[in-house]
Amino acid sequence: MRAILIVLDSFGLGAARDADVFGDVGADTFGHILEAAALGRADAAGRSGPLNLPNLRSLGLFAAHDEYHGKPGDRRSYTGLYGIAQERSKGKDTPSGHWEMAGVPVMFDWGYFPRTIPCFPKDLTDALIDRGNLPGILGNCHASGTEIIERLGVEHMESGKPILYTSADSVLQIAAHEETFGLDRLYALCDVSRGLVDPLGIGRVIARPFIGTAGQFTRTANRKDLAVPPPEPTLLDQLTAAGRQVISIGKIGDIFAHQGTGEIVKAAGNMALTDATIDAIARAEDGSLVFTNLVDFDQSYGHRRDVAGYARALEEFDARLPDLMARLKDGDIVILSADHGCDPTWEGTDHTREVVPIIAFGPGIPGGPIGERDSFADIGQSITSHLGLPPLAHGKSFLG
Ligand SMILES: O=P(O)(O)O[C@H]1O[C@H](CO)[C@@H](O)[C@H]1O
Ligand SMILES: [Mn+2]
Ligand SMILES: [Mn+2]
Repeated sequence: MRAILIVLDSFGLGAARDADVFGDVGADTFGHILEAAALGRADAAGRSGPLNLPNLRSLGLFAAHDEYHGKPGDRRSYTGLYGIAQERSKGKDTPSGHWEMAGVPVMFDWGYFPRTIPCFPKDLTDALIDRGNLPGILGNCHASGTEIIERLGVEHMESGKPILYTSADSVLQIAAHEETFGLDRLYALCDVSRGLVDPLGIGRVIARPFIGTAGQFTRTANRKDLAVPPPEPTLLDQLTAAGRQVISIGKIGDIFAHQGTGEIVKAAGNMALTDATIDAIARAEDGSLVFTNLVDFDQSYGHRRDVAGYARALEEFDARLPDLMARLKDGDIVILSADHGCDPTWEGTDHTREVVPIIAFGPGIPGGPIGERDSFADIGQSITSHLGLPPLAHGKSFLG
């Protein structure tokens, strides 16, 4: 009996009930991709036409979306448990979403940088320039990470000044060229920054290394997130304390500040991360958790507002589900969910406040609706109940 939790990063199923607070009323990551694809507006190399997700459809993904939007489901029965969850945490960021599903909703306010230029306090940038021995900094504004390296990459290479930027999330991001600035130097600078932004309540410092030359800069897989630790023990801490095996795949280790994250497996790209997940299922011990984050949905398609790329990534993931299912043993449960939305048709490049899918399946788990859940914490609570652990402080299990 094992639990496998896979986060399709940013795969929201529609505006949350409190989306007005975020200016996100009407956002719908899945719905807008579906619509665009049906209209032939999500064609790209490797895909065309309506979204083809046969496995996710059978599990109940489309029904979960339909029911939240007041439409009848498309079939009479589904092979998975399916529903949606609202977020209790105040932010629509990655750590909030993941910590909440691991039983710790984030009820405090993160620090954010204002939408001004400069966006960072002078004390902070002065300290960083001094401690990092830098000739200065570039950026100092809200930006999309790919656009800002396009705009400032050459100046960065010539001047040696790193590019600092932020977003609607509680983040300080630092982009620098792996070869001219150096990866280790970028990581060291992020370590210094982590200490400097702690008093400001900033959730993450993110290293954003890139390579290439003018007009051809690309970010590498050496991204590194330095997150503050969760404010209370999570599902992962509980599993670790109980001597259970935890296998964390992709960004999970970083997102939980390596608290209770067990064995860390890194891989670049959704397909390599899915391979790593399937391998982990093959070897995971009884009573363990395999916890995967598929970051491309968010990083490569959601933030980039690339509808066709997002559609293709969903189809690629769907096609791997039979492989994954073939590795399951009696008593296993797989839960597919997301941490927030990032509607690729929405204005700007930030996340969108959305409900997330909860799709659960496994040999011996009967399909059916689990309705609208009022916290992502129901995921963590269902896992404790499934694995026979004491309940977490938050969440209600959706398992009978
Ligand atoms: O535009 P890029 O650099 O991808 O940044 C995005 O990634 C950050 C972390 O997930 C978010 O805060 C968002 O701004
Ligand atoms: Mn995310
Ligand atoms: Mn993101």
